[in-house]
Amino acid sequence: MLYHVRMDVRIPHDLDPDVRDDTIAREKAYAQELQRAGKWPHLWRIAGEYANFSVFDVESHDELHQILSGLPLFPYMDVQVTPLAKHPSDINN
Ligand SMILES: O=C(O)CC1=CCC(=O)O1
Repeated sequence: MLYHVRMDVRIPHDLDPDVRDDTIAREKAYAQELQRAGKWPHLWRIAGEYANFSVFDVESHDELHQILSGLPLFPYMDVQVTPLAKHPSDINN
């Protein structure tokens, strides 16, 4: 199952810089592990924003929720999820 996810990162300005840097480093490691596992096939920066568009390829809503809620930056994100269905005009489907 494919999901389009928009993540807007809103780290509080008064967060300890060491905590911020450690959280961002852990986020990167977590994201790259999921990319290598094929669960996170697209990760794009939205130009000009501290936000990304991602596509996740997972088995269920529950798996997606488990992955998203495990993001180290999850407490500092607004997350919008859009489930994707096949388009009848897509020649790849
Ligand atoms: O910077 C972001 O958009 C948040 C994020 C998601 C995966 C990652 O490494 O950073």
